Amino acid sequence: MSAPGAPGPVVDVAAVTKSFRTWDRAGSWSVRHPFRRRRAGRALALSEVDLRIGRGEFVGLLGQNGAGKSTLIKLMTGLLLPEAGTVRVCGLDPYGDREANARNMGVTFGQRTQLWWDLPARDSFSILRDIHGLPADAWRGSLAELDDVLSLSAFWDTPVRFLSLGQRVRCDLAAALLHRPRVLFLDEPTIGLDVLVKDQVRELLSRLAATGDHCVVLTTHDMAEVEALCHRIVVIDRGRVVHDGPRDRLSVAGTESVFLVEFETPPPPLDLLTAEVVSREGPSVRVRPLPGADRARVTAELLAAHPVRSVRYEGATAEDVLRALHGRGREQRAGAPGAGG
Ligand SMILES: Nc1ncnc2c1ncn2[C@@H]1O[C@H](COP(=O)(O)OP(=O)(O)OP(=O)(O)O)[C@@H](O)[C@H]1O
Repeated sequence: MSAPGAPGPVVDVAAVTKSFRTWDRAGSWSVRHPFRRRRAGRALALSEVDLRIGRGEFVGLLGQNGAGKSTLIKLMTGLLLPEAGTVRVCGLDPYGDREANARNMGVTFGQRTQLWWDLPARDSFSILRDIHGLPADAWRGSLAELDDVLSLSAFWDTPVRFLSLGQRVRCDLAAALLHRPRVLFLDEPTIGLDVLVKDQVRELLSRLAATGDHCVVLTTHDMAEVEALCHRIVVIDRGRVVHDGPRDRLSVAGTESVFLVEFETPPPPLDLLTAEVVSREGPSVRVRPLPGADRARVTAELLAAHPVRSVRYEGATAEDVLRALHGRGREQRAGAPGAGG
C-alpha cells in the first residue's frame, strides 16, 4: 500500500467488473400465479473498466442514463465492492479502508446533502472537523478560504432546512472540501442551481483545478460544465469506457471534428475532394474532413471554392459524443437478433 503523497495514480481502477442482481418481471408475484418463482438475473453495470487519474487532473465522467457512472463513483468511494478487478484511491482499498479513504476524499451527490438538516451549516462543519481530526487552525483557515469564494458566512448560522437550494449546495461543497481532500468526487454538483450560483460554483471549481493539488472527478449531464472545467473526458457507454482522452480530442465514430465555415455570401453547392458537407444554412457551412485529408488541404479547398469570411476548426463537443453514442445504441438494438420482430 502506497502512502498518500507517493507517486503514481491517485485513482487506480483496474479491470473492474460489477453487476447487480435483477428479477425477471414476468416471474414477479401476481394474484393469478402466487407461487410462481421469480427468476433472478444479473445486469452488467461495468465491464473490465480501467481508469487511472493522477494528481491535479480534472476529469469529466460522461455517459447516458444507466451507462454506469454512479456505479463507478460508488466503487471509488467505497460504497460498493467490485466483483472482479481492483480499485485503489491514494493507495487504499476504498471498501476495506473506508475510514482512511474518507480522509483523502470529498464527495457531493447532486441534490442529496451530507449536512445535518436541523443544524446550522457551521455546526456541521465543526462536526466534520472532529470526524476528520483537523487541527483547529487548519479548520479555521480552510473555512475562511471557502467563505471567501462561496460567501457562506451570510447564511451559515441558519439551520440547513431553511436554506435555499443554492445556499445548501454551496455549504455541501464546503463540507466536501473542508478537510482539503486529495480527491474530489462531484456527482451533478450544480443540478438545480440558478445561472448565477452555477457560475459561482464553476468559478470555485476552476480555481480548485488551477491549484493542481486536487484530483477531481465530475459527473454531470451539463455539457457546458464539462467543457468549461474538465481537461480530460472519460465516456462510459453500457458499462465500458469508450473514450478516455483530452477534452479537445473527443472522438467516437460519427463525432469527428468539423470545420465551421462562414462564407461572404451563401455558396453554390459544394463538391469538395477533401471534405463532406455536414450542414449548411445561408453562408454558414459545416464540413467534415474525409479520412486522410489534413487541415491545410481542407482549408485550401474551402478558400478556393467561394469567398470566405472565417474558418474555424472544432473538435467534437461532449454533447456530440453522447448523441452519437445514443444513436449507435439505438441502431445496435434495432439490429439485434429478435429486435423489431
Ligand atoms: N442497486 C442496483 N440494483 C440493480 N441494478 C442496478 C443497481 N444500481 C445500478 N444498477 C444498474 O446498473 C446500470 C448502471 O447504473 P448507474 O446508476 O451506474 O448508471 P448512471 O450512468 O449513473 O446513470 P444516471 O445518469 O441515470 O444516473 C443500470 O443498468 C442500472 O439499472
